[in-house]
Amino acid sequence: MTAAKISNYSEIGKLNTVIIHQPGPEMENMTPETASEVLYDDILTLDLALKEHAQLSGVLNLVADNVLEFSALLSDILVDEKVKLDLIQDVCALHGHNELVDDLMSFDAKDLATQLFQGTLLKKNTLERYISPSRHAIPPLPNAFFTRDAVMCVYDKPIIGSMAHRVRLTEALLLKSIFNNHPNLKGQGFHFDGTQRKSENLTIEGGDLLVIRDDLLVIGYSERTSARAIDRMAEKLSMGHDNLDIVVVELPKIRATIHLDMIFTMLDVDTVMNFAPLITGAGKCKAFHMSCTQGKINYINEYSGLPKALRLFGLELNFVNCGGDSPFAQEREQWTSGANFFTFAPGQIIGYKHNKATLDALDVAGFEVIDANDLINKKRSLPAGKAAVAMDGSELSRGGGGCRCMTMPVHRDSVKW
Ligand SMILES: NC(=O)NCCC[C@H](N)C(=O)O
Repeated sequence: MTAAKISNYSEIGKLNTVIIHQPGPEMENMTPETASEVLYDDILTLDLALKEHAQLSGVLNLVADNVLEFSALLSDILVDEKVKLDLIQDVCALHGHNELVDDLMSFDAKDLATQLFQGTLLKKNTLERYISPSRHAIPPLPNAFFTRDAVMCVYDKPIIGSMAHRVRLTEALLLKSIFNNHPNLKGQGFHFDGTQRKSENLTIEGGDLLVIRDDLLVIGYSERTSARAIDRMAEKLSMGHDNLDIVVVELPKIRATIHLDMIFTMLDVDTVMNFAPLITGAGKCKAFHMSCTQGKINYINEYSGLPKALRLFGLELNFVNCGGDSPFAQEREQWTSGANFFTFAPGQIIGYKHNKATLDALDVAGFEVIDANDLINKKRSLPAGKAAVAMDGSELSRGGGGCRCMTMPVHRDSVKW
C-alpha cells in the first residue's frame, strides 16, 4: 500500500489501487418479471459473466498493484464482532427486518459476506409475509459488480453514494463500513455520506462523477444524480479550496443514459470517448459551469454543450466517437456500453470487444487495439503508447454498464498535464 490510502485526482492517472467485484449468485437471483425491479433489462447467465469478468480482473492485475475485491474487503472487516453487529443492524433496519439480526450474526465473516450479496429470503411465517409478493427480506445485490456507483473516491476522501433506487442502498452501507473499518482504506474520513441523507431528492451515484483535475469535476445531472446533490457536492468539495470548477451535464432521464459515464469517458490528457449525439452533435446536452470557493457557489453560467464549457479550462479535446461515424452504430454501441471505457494510465484503456465500430474509431485515433486474453496469456504486452484493451463483455453489458462502471479507482499517480 502506498502512503496515502486514497488519492484520486484524475480519470486517467496510472492506476495503483482499484476495487472490483466478481459477480456471484446474486446475479441470477431474479426472474424475467423481477429483473426490472433490480435495474436489469433482462436476466443474465452467471457462468458467461464470470468468464468475461475474469478478463477484467486479469488485465487489472497486470497493470495495478492492488486489485481489491469488494467481497474480500467485506469479509475482512466482518471478523470484528462490533463491526459485524453494527453493519447487520444497519442493513436489517434499512429493509425493516430487525428480526433477522440474530440469524445473520450466526454466519462467519466469509459466509456473511456471501449472504449479504446474494440476499436473505423472507421467512413466510406470518400471513402478511406469506402473501407478500417479495421473495427477499434483504434483497440481493446484482448491481454490486458495478463498484463505481455506490462509492466515489474524490481527491483524498470517498463520497458514499446516495443511491437513487432502493435496491442499491445496501451497497452504499457495505462500502461505508469498509471505508470506515478496513485497515487498507480507513482513516481519511468522508466528503459526504449518502446513507445519512435527509431527503430522497438528494441522490448521487459514481457513474455521474468524473474527477478531471484537482480543480475540475464534471458531473452528470441525471436520472440518478439530482441538482440538490450537485449543490451539496459543490459546497463540500470546495471547502478548503480557493477555486473548484464543476461542469454539470444535463442528461436525458432515460435508461440508455442513466449515468454520464455511459456517454462520456476520459481516455488521455487530450482525448475523450463520447456518444456524439449527446455531447458534440446537434442535440447535445446543455452544460452549466459552477464556480466554487471555500464551500460557496460564486456563480453559475450556462453553455450550449460540454466541449464549449471544458474549453474554458484549457481542455482542447479530441473526441473519439462511440460507434464511429455511423449514427446507427453509435446508437447500438452506446446501448452496449461502448462509450464506457476505464482508463488505467494516460492513453491506456479497457473496454468491450463487441463494440467493433468504437474499436475501429479508437484504432483510427492512434490506439493500438489489444485482445485482453492475449495480454493475460502473455502473447502480447502493453505498448508504451496508446492502447485499447478489448475484453469480452456482451453478457456483462446486459447488466447495464461497462468497464468504468465495474471499477472504483482508489489510488492513482498524478498526471503530467
Ligand atoms: N456507472 C454505470 O453506468 N453503472 C451501471 C449501473 C447499471 C445498473 N444496472 C443500474 O441500473 O444501476
